[in-house]
Amino acid sequence: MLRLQNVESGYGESRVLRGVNLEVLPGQVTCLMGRNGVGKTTLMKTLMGLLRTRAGSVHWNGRELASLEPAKRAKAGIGYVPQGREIFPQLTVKENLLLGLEMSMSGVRTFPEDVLEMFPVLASMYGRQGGDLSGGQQQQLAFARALASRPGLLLLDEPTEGIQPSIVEDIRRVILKLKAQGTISILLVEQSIDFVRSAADYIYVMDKGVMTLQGTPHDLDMSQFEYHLSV
Ligand SMILES: Nc1ncnc2c1ncn2[C@@H]1O[C@H](COP(=O)(O)OP(=O)(O)OP(=O)(O)O)[C@@H](O)[C@H]1O
Repeated sequence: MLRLQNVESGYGESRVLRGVNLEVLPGQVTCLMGRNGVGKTTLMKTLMGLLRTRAGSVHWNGRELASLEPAKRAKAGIGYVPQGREIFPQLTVKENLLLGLEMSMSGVRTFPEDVLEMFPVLASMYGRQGGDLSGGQQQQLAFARALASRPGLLLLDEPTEGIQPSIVEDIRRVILKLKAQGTISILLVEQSIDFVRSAADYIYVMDKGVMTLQGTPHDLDMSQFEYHLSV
């Protein structure tokens, strides 16, 4: 399980996260929502160690991660799909996927079939350059690459942003499949209330660097969301 307690982080002089508390339970999909600029990506980067944890603790399966560098967090089983995909456009789909295995704890060096089966479009474009794929296909590539390392915790930063509806549906299906398998915990930043309601076990809403609302989809009603997410 992941547990953040009173986490603070930011850029230079500016403090963005102001005492964040959050838990991600094993096998669950936990969604993080909030208006633009409230600190969701900052939280993901802090979790991954790309930004320093200035105060507080980040516990993952009983281990304190707050001072670990990003590569060690990946080895500890944390996978990250950043906003904007960040695949390698000059490398083929296959090469991009194999890079995910570099992070693998298992020592496996052939790409796992079950991950490829979740993204049939990638199997059909195996030899193509990453840069030739559509935005939605690149998103699936980044997702598959992260899954290849067999993470225990997957951080997904707005995987459906700017993606065509059919691929949003594909991504939703993969998340629901992973949830049904129950072997991975997911922290998902997502703006669509419908998407979150269909996928989340637990929801946090953030504002100005702190959590302002939290609960199961069952606990929270639409008017609360609208109040906290409206501009
Ligand atoms: N590299 C940076 N240097 C300085 N300030 C930054 C940097 N990146 C983000 N910020 C600031 O930190 C705050 C939080 O940004 P962050 O990207 O975490 O928000 P977000 O909730 O993910 O927003 P969005 O939904 O637009 O992605 C914002 O005020 C933003 O301007």
